[in-house]
Amino acid sequence: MSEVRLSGVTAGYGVEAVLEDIDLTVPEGTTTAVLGGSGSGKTTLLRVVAGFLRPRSGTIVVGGRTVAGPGVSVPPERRGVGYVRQDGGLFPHLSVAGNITFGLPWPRNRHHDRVLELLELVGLPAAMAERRPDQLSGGQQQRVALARALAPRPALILLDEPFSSLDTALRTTTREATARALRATGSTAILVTHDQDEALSFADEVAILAHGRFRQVDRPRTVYREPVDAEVAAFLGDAVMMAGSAADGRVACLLGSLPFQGPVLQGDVEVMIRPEQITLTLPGAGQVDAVVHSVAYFGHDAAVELDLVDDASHRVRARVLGMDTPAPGEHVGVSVAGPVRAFGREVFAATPSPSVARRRART
Ligand SMILES: Nc1ncnc2c1ncn2[C@@H]1O[C@H](COP(=O)(O)OP(=O)(O)OP(=O)(O)O)[C@@H](O)[C@H]1O
Repeated sequence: MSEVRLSGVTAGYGVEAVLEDIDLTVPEGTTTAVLGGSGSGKTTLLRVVAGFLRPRSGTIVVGGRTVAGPGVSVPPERRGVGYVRQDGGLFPHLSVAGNITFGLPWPRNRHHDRVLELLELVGLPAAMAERRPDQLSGGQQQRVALARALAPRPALILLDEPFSSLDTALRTTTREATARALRATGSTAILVTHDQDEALSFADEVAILAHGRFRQVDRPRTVYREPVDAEVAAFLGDAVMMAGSAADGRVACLLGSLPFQGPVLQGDVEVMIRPEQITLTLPGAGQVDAVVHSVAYFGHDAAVELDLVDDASHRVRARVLGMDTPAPGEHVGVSVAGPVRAFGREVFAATPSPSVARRRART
């Protein structure tokens, strides 16, 4: 049983609390991605769980054992927690095999079979066992770091932005290899990242950390499609926001009368639409008409900025397939696919605008 449970954890440095009274449960054999802007406390969270920083209050239970709590502070090396750092942190003077077995007690550290098993698990050939870290690519180094963390069969693996220093192609393959290795070993893991695609594609659950608290913890699909507020929505990708009026499960806004998800709301609301929900048709065939202002082409898809004909002060962004891009100046019809998300005005007023939230998320 290697569930991880944090209850009422407050932690920080000096007088400042970085994490305030947070709760988080990572079910056994699953991965939770903690997503948050720079300085939001992601690494602090991992340090507290690993035992490098003592929480001021609260309890941390790993695999049924309290490792931090009132009167309890199990040292890092006895927590059964593996840690993979952003830069891998391999020992440069040791071979791959030496790195992998470094933390294993004698005589287990002599077992070459275990090294080969771990190399296979992370998708590296056995021939790499005798190489030194400087003879490996960045992605290979990260795989060795993962193998080293998995070697003692820890109750929990902590992954601190382990893919962020890799280029795009390598990041994808290393991420996939890591996900496979975690699944194959039934590991429980916490991944810290500021990359929304990584969080959504890698983890079983995504926990959004902002202002010292978890704003939402849920399955990737749910946090993306049903964010609790505009700030969380902006963390997870582009969001088109506009005012609307809700009645009987539909919301009237500049893009027509649309079904919405969320709490039962009546009256003034803020509407959130994902750009890929906005589809383009022939003029007159959609809910409203628009003129294409500009197109950013990405190959697989394109971002199209649209000025609405009925309200030129409103520019909205659509994401369309790359093979279907209109030209700037073209007249198009605009429709919205699927239910949109509506937030009560008081929720919206309490959170920054999406552009401010996005800026904060990037800084
Ligand atoms: N050793 C330290 N002493 C004092 N303050 C610290 C220390 N480490 C981190 N902080 C502060 O705690 C806050 C949270 O830092 P943390 O490293 O946990 O954020 P993060 O979300 O991991 O950021 P990033 O994505 O930039 O790595 C920041 O304001 C940071 O300046």
